[in-house]
Amino acid sequence: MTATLEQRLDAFRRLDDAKLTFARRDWFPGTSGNLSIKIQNEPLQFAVTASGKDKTKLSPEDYLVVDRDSRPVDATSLKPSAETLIHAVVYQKFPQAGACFHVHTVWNNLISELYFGQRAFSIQGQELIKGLGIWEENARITVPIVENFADIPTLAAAIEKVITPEIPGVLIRNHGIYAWGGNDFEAKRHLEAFEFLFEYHARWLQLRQAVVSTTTN
Ligand SMILES: CSCCC(=O)C(=O)COP(=O)(O)O
Ligand SMILES: [Zn+2]
Repeated sequence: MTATLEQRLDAFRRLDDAKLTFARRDWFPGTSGNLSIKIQNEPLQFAVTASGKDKTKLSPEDYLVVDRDSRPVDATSLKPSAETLIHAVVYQKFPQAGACFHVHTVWNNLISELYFGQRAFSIQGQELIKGLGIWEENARITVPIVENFADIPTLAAAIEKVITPEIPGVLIRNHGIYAWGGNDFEAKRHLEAFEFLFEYHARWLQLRQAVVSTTTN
């Protein structure tokens, strides 16, 4: 069975909302980033941003529907995001995932580089961890970080290996983050929580260094 027109239009409308919200935060510099919303599991079909578009704008040619192999379901001149395979990996590994969002920000790039040596970024005791759906006392989270392989099948395979149901996101070194959730509302909440935690941590390191410098000089 293939997605109905109504399902497609609903997914496209939701993608418009997410895209404009993230664009207002400058989360799509230089046409970077890609977004998807799942339409159905069996067979897998999801709406995804077309490749290379200016994601701060809306146009009638922003999205297309693809299958599990990242192939367009309909005849179209649009090219799916170059990173569509990563969305497909997320949906295939986690059939409960309903949306997957990817953005490049300075904060997620800094954290991905700073902690690449450990292949993970950990943080504990931050209220925004609850934004990831983790409510335990003094929770600690660990976000995996993978190398930024230029070959997308290699990158997707590396991501497939490290992602877990506990943490709805993965960092790619000096590239960006993929975050997902049961639907677009949840994926957005997760992405925002991750970005807050990355920015908080990077700023905290800077501030601590500044305080140490002034008290030792
Ligand atoms: C100009 S950013 C390089 C490609 C990238 O990382 C990205 O997120 C956007 O690629 P797409 O094909 O989805 O436009
Ligand atoms: Zn990217």
